[in-house]
Amino acid sequence: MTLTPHLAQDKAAILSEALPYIRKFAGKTIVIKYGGNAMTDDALKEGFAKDVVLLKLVGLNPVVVHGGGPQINQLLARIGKQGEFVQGMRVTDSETMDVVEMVLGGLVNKEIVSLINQHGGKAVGVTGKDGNFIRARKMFLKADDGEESIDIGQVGEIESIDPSLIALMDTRDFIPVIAPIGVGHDGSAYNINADLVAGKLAETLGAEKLILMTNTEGVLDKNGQLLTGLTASQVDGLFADGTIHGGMLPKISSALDAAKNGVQSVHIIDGRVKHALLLEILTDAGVGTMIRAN
Ligand SMILES: Nc1ncnc2c1ncn2[C@@H]1O[C@H](COP(=O)(O)OP(=O)(O)O)[C@@H](O)[C@H]1O
Ligand SMILES: CC(=O)N[C@@H](CCC(=O)OP(=O)(O)O)C(=O)O
Repeated sequence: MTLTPHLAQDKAAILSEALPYIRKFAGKTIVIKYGGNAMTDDALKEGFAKDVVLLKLVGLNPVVVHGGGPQINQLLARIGKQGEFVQGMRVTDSETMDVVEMVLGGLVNKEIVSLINQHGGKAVGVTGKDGNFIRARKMFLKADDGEESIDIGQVGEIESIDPSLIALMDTRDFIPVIAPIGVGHDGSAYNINADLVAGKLAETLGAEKLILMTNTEGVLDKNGQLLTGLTASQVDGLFADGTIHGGMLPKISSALDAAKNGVQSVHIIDGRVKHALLLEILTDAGVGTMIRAN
């Protein structure tokens, strides 16, 4: 393709815009949550894999945590089961847990690993069972009265994350690709919301950035307008009046916790935009919603 001198200069300007960001983030850990809803299109998946490889090559340490909610629903439908959610969490009986492990630990994880590797990266896929690195215990949800607890089966909350497995991969330039499955002290598997794993992992690794990629422009207000920045007190209001609901609930909770616990910048961005990751990390263009502790 031949570019006009004007277009060529525009491209060069964009490349050069990346320089201060590359210097700022060199050697820093960036946790990227790749939501199942942002994985629908083959071209987008390929763009994501290329972006991760590029970030690694210019000296950042990307750590990928993926979801796969819609992909789990598809496999459940094939065995005649319908996915059921309470407060954004999947009700997980033992048959559903088998499907969750197959889809998250198997199909989705290995697809991302192989896409990254096809583009020159060295991705390694793990679940929290590997090296027992994500310890979990059974989660109970609070009912509206704040008193009663709701049992949603084999859903886990994170007890602890051991950062040494990820650190070890980093010493040899491997890119970790993590499925959100935790392990109990008795060896049982727990289904954990991927946003919660990404947030806690970003805190544990002392990440510079947490980026949650989803299928909306970011957090939207009641009129569907993008909120480019949100603080903890604004979030409380949006929870209370129902503007934030469903899958956005764990996402925002996790984003806020990470911001409060030392992660420098936390963003919810639109994974349907090609190269959204590069735009967010390496250019001046602000995309999505930035979450601040105060
Ligand atoms: N205020 C809000 N702004 C944007 N999205 C919202 C909001 N409240 C609820 N949502 C829902 O949250 C969804 C994103 O969460 P989720 O479906 O769990 O995605 P992912 O698979 O990326 O984690 C959006 O598609 C939207 O339906
Ligand atoms: C407990 C719980 O809800 N677990 C999620 C794990 C996958 C996930 O979080 O996927 P997305 O990021 O694509 O939504 C689930 O079973 O769907």
